[in-house]
Amino acid sequence: MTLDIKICGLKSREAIATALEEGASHIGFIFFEKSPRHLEPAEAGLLRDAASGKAKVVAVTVDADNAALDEIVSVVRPDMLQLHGRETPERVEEVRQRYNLPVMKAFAVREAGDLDKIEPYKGVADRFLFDAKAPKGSELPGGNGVSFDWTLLARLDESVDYMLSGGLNAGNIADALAVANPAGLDISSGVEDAPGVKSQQKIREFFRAVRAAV
Ligand SMILES: O=C(O)c1ccccc1N[C@@H]1O[C@H](COP(=O)(O)O)[C@@H](O)[C@H]1O
Repeated sequence: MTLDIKICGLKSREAIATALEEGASHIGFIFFEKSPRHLEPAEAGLLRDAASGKAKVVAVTVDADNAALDEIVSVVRPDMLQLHGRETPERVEEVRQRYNLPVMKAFAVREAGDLDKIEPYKGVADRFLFDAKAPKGSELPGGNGVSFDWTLLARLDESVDYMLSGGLNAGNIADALAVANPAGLDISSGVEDAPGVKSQQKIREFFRAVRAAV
């Protein structure tokens, strides 16, 4: 089984190097000012070259307008855009066409009906990302370290290509993979010592746990 693994919210060369050494298929940069993982496009542009030819670079945005995306795409040269806000199917299509890049659309899941929301995005988004709903009071739509009930994913059609995220860590990934069948995993706070501070040790432990589970 080949499982994509995206380490998200990277901000340092050291953490990127560890993720790549361990075999990350994707690395994610966050462009959302309220996040402790936020980077300016110029900062991410300097970091992204480490991944060239090794992993796909994903730019994570939240309801970003064209001006913001224009800058991110030209400076960071991402391989994929992750839309983690309330983007409509029409907006997803517009973004795909404008930048000629694959788009991963994030959905917040708490109950079965939340998965029905992907219907109008089928054939529009290149990949789906299922994350937990943000806890009350959080200003972040993702990166909250909160899981959802993975058994809900059993109702998905097998053809749905998705990454699983939300509160994943070395301690729970075996359980997650026992009930869900994602094409990829996406993790941020589960490999951190503090919000926005990646732990090289936790990154290694996460990959070790995934390898043991698949
Ligand atoms: O990580 C953030 O700060 C963030 C901010 C805005 C949108 C998305 C964000 N992160 C995404 O959340 C999940 C990972 O969450 P977790 O910390 O592992 O629970 C992942 O999809 C990130 O891209």
